[in-house]
Amino acid sequence: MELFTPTLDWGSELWASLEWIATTWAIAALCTVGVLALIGRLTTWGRQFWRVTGAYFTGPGRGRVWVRLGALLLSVVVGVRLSVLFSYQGNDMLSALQVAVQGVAVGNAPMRASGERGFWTSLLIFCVLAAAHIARLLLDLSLLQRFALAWRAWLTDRLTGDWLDGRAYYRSRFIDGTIDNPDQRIQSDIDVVTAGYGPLPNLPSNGGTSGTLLFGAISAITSMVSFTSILWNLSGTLTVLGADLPKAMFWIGLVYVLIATVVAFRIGKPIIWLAFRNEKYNAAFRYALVRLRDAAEAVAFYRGEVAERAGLRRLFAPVVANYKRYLNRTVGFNAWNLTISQSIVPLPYLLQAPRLFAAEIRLGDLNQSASAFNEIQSGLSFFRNAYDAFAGYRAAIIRLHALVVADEQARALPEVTTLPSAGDEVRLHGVEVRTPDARQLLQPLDLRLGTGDTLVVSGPSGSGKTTLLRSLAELWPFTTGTLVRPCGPNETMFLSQLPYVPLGDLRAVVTYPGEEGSVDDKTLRDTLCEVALPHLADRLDEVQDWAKVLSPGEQQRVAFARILLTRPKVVFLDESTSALNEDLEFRLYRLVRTELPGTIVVSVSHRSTAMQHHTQELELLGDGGWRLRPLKDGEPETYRL
Ligand SMILES: Nc1ncnc2c1ncn2[C@@H]1O[C@H](COP(=O)(O)OP(=O)(O)OP(=O)(O)O)[C@@H](O)[C@H]1O
Repeated sequence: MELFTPTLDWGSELWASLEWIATTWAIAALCTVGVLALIGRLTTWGRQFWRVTGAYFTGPGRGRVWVRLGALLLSVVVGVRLSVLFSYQGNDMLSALQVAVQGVAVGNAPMRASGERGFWTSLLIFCVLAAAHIARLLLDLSLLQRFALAWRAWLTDRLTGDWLDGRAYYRSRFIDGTIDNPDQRIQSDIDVVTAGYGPLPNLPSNGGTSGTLLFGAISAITSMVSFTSILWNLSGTLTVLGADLPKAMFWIGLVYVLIATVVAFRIGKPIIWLAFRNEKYNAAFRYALVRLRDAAEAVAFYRGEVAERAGLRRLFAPVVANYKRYLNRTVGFNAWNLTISQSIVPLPYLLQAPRLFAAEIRLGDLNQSASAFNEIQSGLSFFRNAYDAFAGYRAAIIRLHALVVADEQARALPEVTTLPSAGDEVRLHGVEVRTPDARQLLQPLDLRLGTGDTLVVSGPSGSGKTTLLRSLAELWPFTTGTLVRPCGPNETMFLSQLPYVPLGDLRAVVTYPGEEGSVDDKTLRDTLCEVALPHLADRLDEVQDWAKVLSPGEQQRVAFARILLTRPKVVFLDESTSALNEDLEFRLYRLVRTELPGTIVVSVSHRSTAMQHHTQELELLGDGGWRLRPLKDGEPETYRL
């Protein structure tokens, strides 16, 4: 009869564990960096990932990023060590109980006492381990979430900046292979990529490192390696049909799980594109809802509900169809994974029980075999279980990368060459404009406007007036020529027909594109009164959806208020008085002339009444032809027909 002896020397285990943690951390760090570098070079998605967010790990502030990553890796390694220690503690507890019960059964007092002592000691060890386990989990959660949040904030800033840079958000509509829903990519895909949880949005409740793809994989591998040696030591020889299979439990388990993983990968492969389409169709449906909300008034006037409903149904149908296929795949995938995980549960007992009955091992060994077996199998199955999370993750990287590429292509599109003018003048040299299908809208045009000059651009609908303004504003890529103009901040303003109304209070609306607070309230109030909006002067603090509250005519008056506040040297106006009556139009043009006498004004207008405010007319005649003439008698005309 043997007395109870613990599996580990618990008295010196702290130092042994610290040493193990330090060594394992160093090895894991080296291997992880190596593997990630290979993925970044050899796989498409790795290269895409690096292009989207590589700068976070190499740019300014990288020291902090790597320290945080190192801390997260440390947490993973400590987690694995704790579960190894738990498995030894569990072994001790059960074996101590076994010895104590055997001591009672055979009336052996020293044996009973050693078992009893072993049992209480193992419970005490459990308390220490449990406290360390809880502390680690909490720290892990907090560290990981803070890391993900900081990364998300950085990447959101980078991608919104990239999207706005060079007017890519506008010009990307002209590239080959346009992309859908950049808003969804920035708002949701960045969350997926930075949190590393797969397709779902990240929440603090998602947990710590163990659920993420990277650290989950590191944890799975480290724990498999650690428990493999335990299982190896506990495995015995199995005799099948007269042949001996040494370390049977280890080998059988390994082969079983490898086969299970290969099959799961085959079943799960389509989940990658099903997840991709799921996001895409949902985003398209959501966008249609947002458009309906934005155009609610126009739709309501038209009584367009039936058409809208049909349109929404048409967009929702692919969501349902794709989801059904996604669901069927997921059920098949889960069916396989669940069957595999359940059918393997009895295996370690089946293999080890005969050895227990033959007194080759103790009850605790049997139990530790099962738990080590379970750890290895769940480590290996991490990769197959995380397959759809990985699919969603990869889909998010693909979408973010497509956004970055689209932004770049949009910036590379041609545009009119813009040069700063020496004096306050505007000159056009050979400016030519075409439609995307190469139809000429404007044959090469040369033009000069000096301080205080005014030009009205007229012509039939569709002749290219707005497109000419788009070209001069460097928005339209199907154009050539040179524009010389004042290029300082806000020295040249372009105003579209309906001015943009930002979210926020009226102060922000009137001050736009200047920063809110850059103009004092008294000036704002006076300007509102000047542009015939005295009823708004006392509502500067009001936060409303002003685009819906202000009438088109009021919005156009706000646009004139912005001109008076910004005081540009040149202003291009596209039908900026189309919603105003002639009296108001007269008053506003007069105001601009008296307050900003030196400003060059170029207006696109259909109205004959607009002529009186301008000194020259550029008439677009269709098919690229144009006529430039002074509006004062006696001056020569220029033609290009
Ligand atoms: N994004 C686009 N893709 C293809 N064709 C376009 C695009 N934008 C404008 N066009 C075409 O270019 C031509 C000129 O359009 P533009 O809006 O400049 O005309 P306009 O003279 O301002 O008309 P209106 O007086 O009705 O406002 C039109 O035939 C229009 O269909």
